[in-house]
Amino acid sequence: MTDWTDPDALDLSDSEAFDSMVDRAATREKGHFFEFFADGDELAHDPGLRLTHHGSEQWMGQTLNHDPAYWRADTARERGFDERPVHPDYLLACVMGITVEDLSEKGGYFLGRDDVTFHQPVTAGTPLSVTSTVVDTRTSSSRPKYGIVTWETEGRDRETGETLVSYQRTNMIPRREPAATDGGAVGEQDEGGPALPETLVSPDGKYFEDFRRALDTAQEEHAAVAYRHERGRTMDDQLVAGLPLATLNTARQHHNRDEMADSPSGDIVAYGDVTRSIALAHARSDEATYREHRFADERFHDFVTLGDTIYGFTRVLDCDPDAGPERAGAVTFEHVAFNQDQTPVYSGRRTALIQRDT
Ligand SMILES: CC(C)(COP(=O)(O)OP(=O)(O)OC[C@H]1O[C@@H](n2cnc3c(N)ncnc32)[C@H](O)[C@@H]1OP(=O)(O)O)[C@@H](O)C(=O)NCCC(=O)NCCSC(=O)C[C@H](O)C(=O)O
Repeated sequence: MTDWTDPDALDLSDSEAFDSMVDRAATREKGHFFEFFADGDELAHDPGLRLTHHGSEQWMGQTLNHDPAYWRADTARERGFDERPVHPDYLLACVMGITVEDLSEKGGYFLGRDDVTFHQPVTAGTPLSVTSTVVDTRTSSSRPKYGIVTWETEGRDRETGETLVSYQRTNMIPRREPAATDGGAVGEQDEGGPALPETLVSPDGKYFEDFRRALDTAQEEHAAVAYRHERGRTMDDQLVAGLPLATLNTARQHHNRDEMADSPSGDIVAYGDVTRSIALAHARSDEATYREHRFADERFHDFVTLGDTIYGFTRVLDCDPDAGPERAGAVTFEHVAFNQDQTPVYSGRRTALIQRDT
């Protein structure tokens, strides 16, 4: 009888024998199907990521986020930071990245995120501690193979316990067993939506006053303040596979071409946080950002794959002169990332403090 503990018992040159062993072997699974999650469940994520300047700079460089306050100590101090912080997009991607193994590694789509709040600037060397609570689970009525789960996630400094960033995110998660659905019947359709504005106004500059003047002009002319950004960034391996892995994001969609070959995209797709950060970088390059504050109603409309190019479009929704420190005012934007075919892939509302022209 063969001793199967003998290292030489399996002849790897016999490909038929090896095929048969692999086909019959049970798979040690990673991640969780939809059925695992129940409302109110709490999960602690523990991969042990520590934020670094190297990680932040790699993220910023690749996504075109070139704000000097996150690169240089003198500019950081001029902008009111005690110490040079890590970039908020990197922080957010890291906090979400280390939740993926427990929440979304099984695959499925990252649909959106809401109530993203940056509680304080965060410096390199901060070790993260991240927890999530399941706040909603429901069957997808249009896709029987998936359920829809919403989690509330909080990223803290592991040493001090202080909250750094918090948000709610929603994903489609594969079901172990497909469900009976109502077929995704939809209610009354909105006929056409509001008429588009005849005039689109663009701010003359990058300061708070420029956005405010543009909004005042637009209101007088029944126009909208909306403009596109010139830069584009084509998705390469570094962006699609490299950046998510650097944040310990284990979602197969970003790095396993074999698994993704049979998916609707036919290939690996970009991490939503990378796509978003590129569009935000395009927008930030046309403004004098002071601080990031919060994001709401973020949605991922379509997938982005290798070779796609990400552009940005911005609409200005509101200006609040009283919301910031003396040298900045709050501007609320709607940012849209779109690809080379002008298909929107991401949209979100962002409130940021923008420097005054003084
Ligand atoms: C995901 C899509 C293929 C869906 O397309 P479509 O079916 O046309 O869209 P619907 O609008 O009908 O949505 C389907 C159901 O999902 C619900 N939904 C949609 N958005 C939200 C939201 N923000 N919050 C809650 N629920 C939402 C709808 O109500 C529908 O429900 P039901 O009718 O009951 O079925 C398409 O949107 C798509 O391709 N999107 C892009 C996805 C993507 O590429 N995301 C980023 C990359 S993946 C990633 O980053 C993974 C990440 O690492 C991770 O681990 O999360």
